[in-house]
Formats: sequence, C-alpha cells, structure tokens
Amino acid sequence: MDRLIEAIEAKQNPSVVGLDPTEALVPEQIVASFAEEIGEQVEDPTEAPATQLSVAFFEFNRAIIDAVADIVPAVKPQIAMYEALGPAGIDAYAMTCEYAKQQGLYVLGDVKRGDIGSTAAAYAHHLSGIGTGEDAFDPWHEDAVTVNPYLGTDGIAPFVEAATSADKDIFVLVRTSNPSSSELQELELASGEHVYEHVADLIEGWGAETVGKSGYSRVGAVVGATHPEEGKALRARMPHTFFLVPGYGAQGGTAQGVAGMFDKDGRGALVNSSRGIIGAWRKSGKYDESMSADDALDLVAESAREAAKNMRDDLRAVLP
Ligand SMILES: O=C(O)c1cc(=O)[nH]c(=O)n1[C@@H]1O[C@H](COP(=O)(O)O)[C@@H](O)[C@H]1O
Repeated sequence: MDRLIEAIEAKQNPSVVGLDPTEALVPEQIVASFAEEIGEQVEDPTEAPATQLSVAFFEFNRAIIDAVADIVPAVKPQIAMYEALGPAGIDAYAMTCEYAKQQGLYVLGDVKRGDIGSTAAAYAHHLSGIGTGEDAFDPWHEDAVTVNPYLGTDGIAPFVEAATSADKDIFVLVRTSNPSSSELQELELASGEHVYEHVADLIEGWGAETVGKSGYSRVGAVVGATHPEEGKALRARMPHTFFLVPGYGAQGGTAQGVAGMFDKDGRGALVNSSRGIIGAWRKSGKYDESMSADDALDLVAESAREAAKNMRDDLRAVLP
C-alpha cells in the first residue's frame, strides 16, 4: 500500500478513476470508426461487433488515461465490462491495465474474485503473474485486485501471499455501496456485532504481517461511499487497513460523506468514481451526434479531466 500512498501524495489527490466502459458510455462514432478495420481482421463476421466494441473501449480508455494521468494516482478498470465482450474484451482489459501502468498509474483491477484455497491460488496469478526469473510474465499488469471474503481465510491467504511476494495489494469487500448490501452485511451475530464488522476484524488480522512504512497493510478494505457513518466507525476499527471507497458521484456518495473514512492526517482512503468521470461528456452539453470520432474522443477526454479535477478539489476541500 506504500506505493499507492506515495502516488496519492505526489498528486495530492486521493481519488481513482474507474474505467467501466459500456456501449452507452462510448460515443457511437468512436465505435463506428473501427468498423472497416475490424471487418477486415475477423474471420467470423459474428465476432465483429464484440471486437469492434473492445477496440473502441481501449481507445476510449486511452484517451481518458492520457487526460487524467497527471491528476490522479490510480485507475480501476472493472473487468465485468470487458468480460461481457468475450476474449476481445479481456484483451482490451489487459491492454488498458498495461497502458495505465506505462503512464505511471497504480492499476487496481476490479475483479472481485473469491473461491476455495486451490482456486484462489489460481486467481492470485492476477498479482503474481506466471513463470519465474527470465520466464516471468505478467499478463494483467495490475498493482492490486478486489477480493470477495465470503469463503473466509483460505480464500484470501493465496492473494495475501501473492501480493506480498509481488509487492502488490488486495482490497477485500467489507461494506459495499449497493442498496441490498445490508441483507447480509448488516446481519447481527451472537456477539452483537454485525457481519461486516466481523469481516473488518478479519481483514485487520489478514493484513497484520504486511504493514508497511505508511502504517497500512497490503490488505485493504472496500467501504462504500454510501455508508458515511459506518465508514467512519470502520476507520476507527481498522487502523492498519487502507480503504477503497466506491459509490461517489453516480451512486450518491459525496466528499462530505467520505471525509470520515480518512485518518487524522487525511490519508487512508482512495475514493472511486467511474461513470461520473468517464461519462462526464454526456453532461457537457457539447456532444453532437454529427461530430467526428476524433472530436468525440477529445470531448470525452476534456470532460473526464474536468470531472476528475472537480472531484479532486471536492475531496481536498474536506481533508485536513
Ligand atoms: O469493489 C468495488 O469497486 C465496488 C464495491 C462497492 O461496494 N460498490 C461499487 O460500486 N464498486 C465498484 O465501483 C464502481 C462504481 O462505479 P460508479 O457507480 O459508476 O462510480 C463499479 O466498478 C463497481 O463495481
């Protein structure tokens, strides 16, 4: 987590841009501009739409990354958006991670994995890559991944091990931002605490051996921006755990609401916005269906930069 914290301090910005492209979030002329090129490349014409959209996702992401790389410390590509398109989408995901890393950004792969120990060990290759020494190969280019704790310690341990040996991190779901998160997470245990509080305590334990010079461990927690009070209490309960805080913007989370999730020095949390940044072009009032693909990409980039700056300034305003 020390690397992430250094990156946040260098940019004086505890926010991350979520790269969650969908067909609706990419201006249609950008997608259309790849029709001819893709039509010539694919053998099976039924593959063309998914391949075309995947290429468009990558170009869209690249424009956004170029526009925000000097402002934000990190990006969080959400793999679901890419997996939806099959193998071409997965390529676009990995290429996005690689490009972001080349631009000096910390890449948080939102893959939300979790399984029995032997399978978790395979998923943990997201962090450790494959091969060793001269044959080492990292197909994913992620600095961290999100993990689901439902399977308990043996579903987490392989990720902690891989993170430790590769100098990377994980973020484990604790109190998620979605409306029905309370169905399980708020259940009360015999001890009187809630399930999510018990998960919080487990996370402090899972990370205990990996606390870095920043005072935070490699095992972070995901705490939704839509739960300001619980987030504040979790901050006190989890002194060595860095928070990923999604749910800002599109889901209603605000800078005031997340302020309590930072520590007394204004560190300890990274706030995510995806649609609020990458879809900002739709609210710019400048989009026109007849504009060229290049102009649309410029608008996407310029609007994302503006939205990322506004988010940074909003967060700075509530931090010490
Ligand atoms: O792990 C996450 O990042 C996550 C956890 C959570 O509790 N809520 C949540 O929204 N997310 C992710 O954060 C992103 C939020 O996107 P926006 O609502 O568009 O900003 C999506 O990629 C979600 O999958």
